[in-house]
Amino acid sequence: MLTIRNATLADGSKRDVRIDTDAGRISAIGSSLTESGKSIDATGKLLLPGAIDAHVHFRQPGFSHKETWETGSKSAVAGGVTTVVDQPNTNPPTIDGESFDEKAELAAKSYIDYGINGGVTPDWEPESLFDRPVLALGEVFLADSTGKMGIEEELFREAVERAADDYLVVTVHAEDADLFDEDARSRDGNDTDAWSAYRTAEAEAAAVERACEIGDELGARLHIAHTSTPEGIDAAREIGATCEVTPHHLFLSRDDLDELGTFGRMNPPLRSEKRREKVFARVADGTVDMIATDHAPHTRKEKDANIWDAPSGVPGVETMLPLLLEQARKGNLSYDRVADLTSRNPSKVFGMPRKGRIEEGRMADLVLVDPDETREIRGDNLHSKCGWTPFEGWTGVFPELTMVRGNVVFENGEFGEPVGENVRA
Ligand SMILES: NC(=O)N[C@@H](CC(=O)O)C(=O)O
Ligand SMILES: [Zn+2]
Ligand SMILES: [Zn+2]
Repeated sequence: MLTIRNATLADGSKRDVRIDTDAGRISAIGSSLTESGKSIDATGKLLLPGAIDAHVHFRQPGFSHKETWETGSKSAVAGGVTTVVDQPNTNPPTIDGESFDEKAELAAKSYIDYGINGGVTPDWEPESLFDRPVLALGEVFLADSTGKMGIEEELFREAVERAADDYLVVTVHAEDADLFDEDARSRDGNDTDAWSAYRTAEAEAAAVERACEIGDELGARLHIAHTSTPEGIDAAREIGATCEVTPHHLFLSRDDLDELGTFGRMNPPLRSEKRREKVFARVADGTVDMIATDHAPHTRKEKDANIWDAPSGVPGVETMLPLLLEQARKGNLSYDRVADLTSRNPSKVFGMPRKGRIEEGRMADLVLVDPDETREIRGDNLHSKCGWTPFEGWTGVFPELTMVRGNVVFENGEFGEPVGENVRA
């Protein structure tokens, strides 16, 4: 037994939270619970449900020079993330039973819990893939991104139908390459805004609409990955699909590209400041279901190329919750909204009913922070293998302690044991 005493919860209430460390669960919540076992005095501290990041690329197998399950999950837990969902564009891509098993073996080294998604290419094998403990289908790429897994509409339809048969959510990378601005391709390689000009906002909105129509027609549950425009968000929500926004689309815009250079290239790309503000408003008012990072590390050396040759993607799993807590500290978002966006909603959408909330009986996935203690974000101090961040110099509120099913996996800069488990296995 471990009791966290007098903690402030996301709704502002002050509670004692008792953890049955053997069972890994929250066993009681109350005021002044009687003494029993160890206790932590959390007076003045904020206790949040561990964050669930529904979109990461931990790069193994195939790209362990960018990230590994060990480095990625350490980065996650140091940022208050206790569960991640890994995407299929690894090498081999996670598209059949064999490739799933290969990834599952590597993922067993994770410090935190995880789900493993299955992907779709013309060679995928749904029978063997769905025979494994897959969390969801996706991200299914409607346009090429890192890994060149873009597929045609006909195969997308087949995949959505197959997923619906197994009641699996389908996470979609929604961009329509036919609507990219080919004229922008002639822009100079040093013009860092060119990527945003090329992969247009219209290309996202149109693809979201089309994907949602197909999902609706086939009776599938669609989740739109990394929506970067207000139009994309509205199109998804209108038809009842869920959606996520990344921290970079929430906080960064085309105005930052002068400074970021190719380190600000990702898919979908950064948008205008005007669109960013509208995205922020939809996150703050609850239209957007969740924040997910699309943590997509590449080495500095790989990123240090011209805008047409640099790989797409930025890291983010360690800075998501700290950046959101800083917004809450400043009064731009409530702590309750942050908990919705990072824990409660992803647990609901991706079917993890024992995670995502501080409630009796739920898993003791918990994050303890001092809500007034801020720290400057520096790539050097983060734990991802890539060693950089698009949020260099920003301010964050970082966890003091992160617990996964009652195990202290991170405390004051030190790591515990890698206790990660597949949430579906
Ligand atoms: N978002 C990105 O720009 N890159 C992602 C792939 C993806 O999510 O599309 C990656 O794996 O590098
Ligand atoms: Zn994507
Ligand atoms: Zn992604």
